[in-house]
Amino acid sequence: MSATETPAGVSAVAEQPTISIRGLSKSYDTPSGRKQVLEGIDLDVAPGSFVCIVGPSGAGKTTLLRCISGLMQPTEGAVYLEGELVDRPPAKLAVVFQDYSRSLMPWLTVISNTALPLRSQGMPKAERLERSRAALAAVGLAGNESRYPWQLSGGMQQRVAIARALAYQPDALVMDEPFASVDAQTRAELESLMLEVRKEFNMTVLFVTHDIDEAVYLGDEVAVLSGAPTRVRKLIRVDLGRDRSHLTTKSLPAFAKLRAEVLQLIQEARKEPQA
Ligand SMILES: Nc1ncnc2c1ncn2[C@@H]1O[C@H](COP(=O)(O)OP(=O)(O)OP(=O)(O)O)[C@@H](O)[C@H]1O
Repeated sequence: MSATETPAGVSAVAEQPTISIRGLSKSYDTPSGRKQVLEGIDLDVAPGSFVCIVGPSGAGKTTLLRCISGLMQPTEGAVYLEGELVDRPPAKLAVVFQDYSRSLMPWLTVISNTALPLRSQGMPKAERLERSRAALAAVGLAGNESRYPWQLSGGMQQRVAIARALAYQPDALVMDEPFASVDAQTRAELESLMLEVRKEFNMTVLFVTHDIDEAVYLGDEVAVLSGAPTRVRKLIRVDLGRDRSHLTTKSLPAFAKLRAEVLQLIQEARKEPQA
């Protein structure tokens, strides 16, 4: 198995990308002047692909995700979802955040939390319950429908957040360090779950993580960010196939090689002079 690379954040894909980021720059006005955080980011996420973003701490990953999900406007450049300009949170994009405890409504049962976005869409009750039950079963939570989030472990709560996104059937799923606050064993389980549901639902996923192993294990491509002002330093193709498992995939020499490459790029980025 060999890893091939593309020099910028743009894949050599003929079809229209699900998410397309073009020349995206973002600066903040601070008391000490204008602070340039992102500079000329180009990145494509092809339909059905899983792209992970890694970068040094404070590189601007959260800022980038806010721009992608329409929660913030870039200073320059644009984001397109299936060819349409993102200038507000798009209905066909779902976001799963790190902090599951704040993303679930404690007064709603698991199934009501899962069905909430469908309810807001005006979907008939029978259909939204059916979709939500199927999504909960896909994340291994069948039988937990009438429990409340506070009765579940952290890992189970994050599964509910994933089920809610699956039930919604978005065109793209954006995940912001979703497994950062669960223990290592649960994290490994959730990573495997993501690979399963991604296959089953043919999801297009953009996944931000601090964890290099996680990025290489999950991604079809890993976009490595530079230090601030942040650009896509390199987009690395991960040719490890779609059937992956923690034991076998992480033992492959190709995995170790990719991991070392990403680590080296991040270490170099940390040493770059900061703006
Ligand atoms: N509203 C804001 N006003 C001014 N500066 C901001 C604002 N939001 C973020 N920043 C600055 O922009 C830079 C990037 O922040 P951001 O949170 O996007 O990075 P990150 O890569 O997600 O960070 P981390 O690795 O800690 O998760 C930081 O230096 C931060 O202080």
